[in-house]
Amino acid sequence: MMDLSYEQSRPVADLGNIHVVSIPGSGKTRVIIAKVKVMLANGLTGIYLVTFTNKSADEMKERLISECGKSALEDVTISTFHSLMINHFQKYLPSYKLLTPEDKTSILHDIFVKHVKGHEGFSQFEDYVSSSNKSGNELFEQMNEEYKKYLHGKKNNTLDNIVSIGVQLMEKGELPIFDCDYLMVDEFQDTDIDQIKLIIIQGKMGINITTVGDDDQSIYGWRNALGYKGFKLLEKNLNSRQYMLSTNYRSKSEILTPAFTMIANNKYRIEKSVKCQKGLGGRLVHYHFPTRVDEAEFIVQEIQKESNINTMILARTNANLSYVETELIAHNLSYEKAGGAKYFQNTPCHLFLSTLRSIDGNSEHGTQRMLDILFNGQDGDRVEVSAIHSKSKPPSSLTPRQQAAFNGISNAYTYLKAFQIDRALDELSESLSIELEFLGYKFWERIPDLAQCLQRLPGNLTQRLAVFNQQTKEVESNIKLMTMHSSKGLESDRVFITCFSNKIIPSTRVNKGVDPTEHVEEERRLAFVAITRGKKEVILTSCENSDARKGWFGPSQFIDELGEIETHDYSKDKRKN
Ligand SMILES: Nc1ncnc2c1ncn2[C@@H]1O[C@H](COP(=O)(O)OP(=O)(O)OP(=O)(O)O)[C@@H](O)[C@H]1O
Repeated sequence: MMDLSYEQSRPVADLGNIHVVSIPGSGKTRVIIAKVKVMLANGLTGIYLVTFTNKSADEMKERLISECGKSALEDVTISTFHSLMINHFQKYLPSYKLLTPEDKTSILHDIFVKHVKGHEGFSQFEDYVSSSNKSGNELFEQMNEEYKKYLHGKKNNTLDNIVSIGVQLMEKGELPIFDCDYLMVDEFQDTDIDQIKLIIIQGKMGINITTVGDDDQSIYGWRNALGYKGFKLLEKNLNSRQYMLSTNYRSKSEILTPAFTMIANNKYRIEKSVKCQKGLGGRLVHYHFPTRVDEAEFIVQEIQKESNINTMILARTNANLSYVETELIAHNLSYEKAGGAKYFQNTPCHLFLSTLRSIDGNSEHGTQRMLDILFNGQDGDRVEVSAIHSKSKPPSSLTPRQQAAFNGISNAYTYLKAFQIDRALDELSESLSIELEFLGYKFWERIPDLAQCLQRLPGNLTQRLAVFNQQTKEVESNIKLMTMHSSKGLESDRVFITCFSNKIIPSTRVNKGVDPTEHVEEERRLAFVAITRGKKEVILTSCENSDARKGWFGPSQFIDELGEIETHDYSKDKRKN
């Protein structure tokens, strides 16, 4: 049996309806697994354990198998609300018409083809499907609207809202409640109104309910997670005993104390007492720089000083990580990127690199492909690679803009052959990005960043391109980059949080219909989640200015809310001038 503290052992031993409120790093998973183990040892069966993602369901299964053996899975079903409900429909209402994920993809593809100007066939639709950050983007919003209209028109139900339909049918008595005796819900703060209603119905009909969660870690408001409100709703509707897990086993108190000082600014939260098991000896520090480039350079220098420490680098959005990514690549340091493509992994950057590879390797294929895309190569008036090589005049069939691009590419070729790499990269980058922007490609603006990154690398073109070959492989590394959202549930000895700046966190983008105070509270919880990932060291970096569109940055307002912490202000440092 795993070691459990007294505090952890109480909810484990209580087999009634219970509601566990926890703090970060308090061993929630350990408690859940230990509880299931005790239940199985007492001969109890029919246990459903709900998690929020398939990934966490798999992790839970692994933990359970290692603690209780494979046979445990005969009595314990571990899955998401969504899959539970799909199975339930298949069992009790098999003829109910629901759209499958394949149906949805095909409908979306049709909408995409109809609405995207100058799109590049299925490859860009795949970009749409795989993009993890769709909300707020005009095209995605438009597609969503069209999709909703489609569903409404057809009166179809989709697998997306199966939980909501299931709840409605259960309420009307047209669908039985779940076939289990015990329902356990992990990450309860992430439940939305339908999922909470579902839990309440099961509870009222006699199923034993255990919920575990931390309202301070509710960061999915944009996916309708109710967080604190959900805790209150459950309390009102279900008679359950509440337990607190208030000992943190992860972080040093120099990290934990400021994090809780900051989160105490939230009005809508459950008050908690906090004990720090790891005691003193850690560090939470803030560095303020003139620009984002300085921030990135500092982070990479720190990593180079002590490269064997497990490190997470977090930011509010994937785009905020771009400077650090570029800097890591420029120093040939490999890193993992969780929950999103690497900064240069997109069609425009691939096209740029494959053109360079083709010129470097004296093959025509990559260059010809690029020319076909840029100049719309139909067999008849195709711009051939040989025309670029021989510095001929641009074909008269091209528009003036295309002719300028043709000349730029041709110059780039000449410079490369003369080993003037920097000039070649500038020429090619300009031509390609202008044309790809015109053709409506997403991420065209990353090409100049890629060119700059290549300019900073040492060696000849072959050696520089080899760095990118390495970077696009899936490598294992102790440096992990991800958004603050993706860091939930993880921990690391050292955590950098970059772009901890005003206007970035709290983000200036408030979702439609969200109250501004609630928005700041959610952003504060996000900062809280990110900071509490650190075991020994948390390093926050911010900058004074860099983005002309967004104007002045300065440190995030949350820095002051952390109380007295070590701060280094290099924002007036003139070394960059
Ligand atoms: N009783 C205990 N004694 C020693 N270490 C413990 C104990 N309980 C948990 N831990 C350790 O504390 C760390 C945090 O545990 P865990 O990740 O399960 O916390 P959590 O509550 O899920 O955190 P979070 O909500 O922040 O993701 C882990 O490294 C875990 O092994």
